[in-house]
Amino acid sequence: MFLKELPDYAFSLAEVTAEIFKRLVAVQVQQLIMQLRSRSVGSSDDKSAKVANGNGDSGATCTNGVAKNTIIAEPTTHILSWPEYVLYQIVTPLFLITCSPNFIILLWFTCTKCDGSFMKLYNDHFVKDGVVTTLVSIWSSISIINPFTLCLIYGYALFALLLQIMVPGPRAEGPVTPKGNVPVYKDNGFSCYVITMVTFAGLTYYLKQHGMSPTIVYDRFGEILGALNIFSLLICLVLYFKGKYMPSTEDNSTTGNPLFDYYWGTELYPRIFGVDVKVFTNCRFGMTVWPLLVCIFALKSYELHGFVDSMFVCTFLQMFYFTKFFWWEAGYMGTIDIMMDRAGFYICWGCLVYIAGLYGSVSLYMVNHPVQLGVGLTALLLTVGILSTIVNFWADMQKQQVRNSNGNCLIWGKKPDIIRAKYRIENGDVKESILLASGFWGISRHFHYNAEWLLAFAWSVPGLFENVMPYVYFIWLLILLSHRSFRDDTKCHNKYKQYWEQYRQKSSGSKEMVLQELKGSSPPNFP
Ligand SMILES: NC(=O)C1=CN([C@@H]2O[C@H](COP(=O)(O)OP(=O)(O)OC[C@H]3O[C@@H](n4cnc5c(N)ncnc54)[C@H](OP(=O)(O)O)[C@@H]3O)[C@@H](O)[C@H]2O)C=CC1
Ligand SMILES: CC(C)=CCC[C@@H](C)[C@H]1CC[C@H]2C3=CC=C4C[C@@H](O)CC[C@]4(C)[C@H]3CC[C@]12C
Repeated sequence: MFLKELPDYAFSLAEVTAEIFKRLVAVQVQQLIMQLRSRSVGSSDDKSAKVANGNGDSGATCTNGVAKNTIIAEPTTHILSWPEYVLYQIVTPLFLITCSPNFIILLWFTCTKCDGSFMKLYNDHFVKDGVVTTLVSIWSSISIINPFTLCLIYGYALFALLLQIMVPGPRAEGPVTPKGNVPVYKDNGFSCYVITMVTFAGLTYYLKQHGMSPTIVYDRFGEILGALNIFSLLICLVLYFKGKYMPSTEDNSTTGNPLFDYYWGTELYPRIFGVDVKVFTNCRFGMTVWPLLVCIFALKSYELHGFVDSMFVCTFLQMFYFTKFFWWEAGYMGTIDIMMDRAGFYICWGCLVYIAGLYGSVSLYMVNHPVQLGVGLTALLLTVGILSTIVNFWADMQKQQVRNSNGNCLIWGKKPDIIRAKYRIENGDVKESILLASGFWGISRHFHYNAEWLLAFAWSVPGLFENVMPYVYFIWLLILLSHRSFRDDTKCHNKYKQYWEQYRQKSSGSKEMVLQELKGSSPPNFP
């Protein structure tokens, strides 16, 4: 089979999975369309033939001081066929909006009430009472709105908001939007993170002195998740109306389908009283609550069992990862979460609730499953985890460095191999982006995802193999990053056209041959 021929070093698992995924989806969608004889409007590649032929003779109509012969990737629109519309704009949003909040509550319930065993959840609850009755009884057993959850959630949100507004930081610019706006940020993520963790340590000390503990969050985590769910669903509703009637920038629109608009959002960069909503939900709330939970669960484990090295590995690696994230936070502003995902249910509810419930679930599980790994295994996992974080960070930084220096830097001690991709945005302006084709980005398109997976595995495997529960985050990451690889490839192809193909060829090398074997054809049209 084709797998035998893969060069064993030059592969990103994400890329291979995404390629398979893309081809299967493309073939199925095309077959469906043909069967149903639905209208299929304008393939984006056809429209872009002017630039996609790669002869260098297109782009003659370019504007804005760009040389006449320069090839410009033109923006294209893809109109969905109705099966695509039903799948992407009705079924998916409906499924995620209704199932995700229940999934998060079930994760917590399984961890804390079913000894971390999905089999137990299935046999003792689903089989006996049915799925719906189980869900109704879990939701009604938790007191969602009470003074504790209100004070905790609003108290923390206010604290995070004040830090976002008051802590100083250098000015940072995000990538130009399709409407030509350049979002401006205050790069204060690392300072806010350090202040939050130091405040948490001080608060823990104070509470302990007075016979209390922040581990009450663990004891009442079900209520907290329930309340977070309700508040976040309401916040998404407010954001839906804000984007529709009072947008902050021109990067807003509605589709006329309220379900999809609620799910996806109506605005790319909403600001409320000058506060960037996505920086708040993604970074100051979601990505900061996660380390707080990791520390609280580690403390709970210490209160119950004393020092446990499995919890130590899990906590240390996650804290190392958060520190890396906040150090690099300005780079996060150039990712698809910020550039493409609007402030709707997917990203905002996701960051407010899903991160706490799912991303925090590994540590939550470890509280009741202490394991003594021994010095050898502890050292091995710490080494693998730390190296993976370094590789992941290094790859992210290579991309940032080459763009910040306009290509005037060294990548692995050599002049970087770069492609200067010219593309036109919706308002007609021509922009240029640098695509790095050497360093980690020359090995494969998402080499850093391999490091992300290895790291997640290193902090999950201390839970050993008694249950699937400690691997739910890892499994989610396999799915998310494979899909993301596919999404990003589609996005970059549509944005950079032949420049992207040039980069794909450079980064693929001999692997193209293998991918051809998958279907014996050239890549399908991108949606
Ligand atoms: N734990 C988790 O849940 C997740 C973690 N992550 C981590 O977050 C980090 C960011 O990942 P992700 O958001 O997926 O984004 P990427 O780091 O993959 O960046 C994608 C963007 O970078 C630009 N780009 C793509 N190829 C090149 C190139 N060769 N040279 C220069 N720029 C390029 C494009 O943007 P442009 O339009 O500007 O050209 C593209 O959209 C990673 O470390 C990843 O592991 C990511 C997702 C989930
Ligand atoms: C089912 C549902 C609604 C899911 C929501 C998913 C989001 C919570 C995640 C989607 C992408 C995730 C992230 C992207 C990149 C990141 C950089 C990394 O260094 C830290 C983690 C993260 C911010 C991560 C966080 C969760 C998502 C936003």
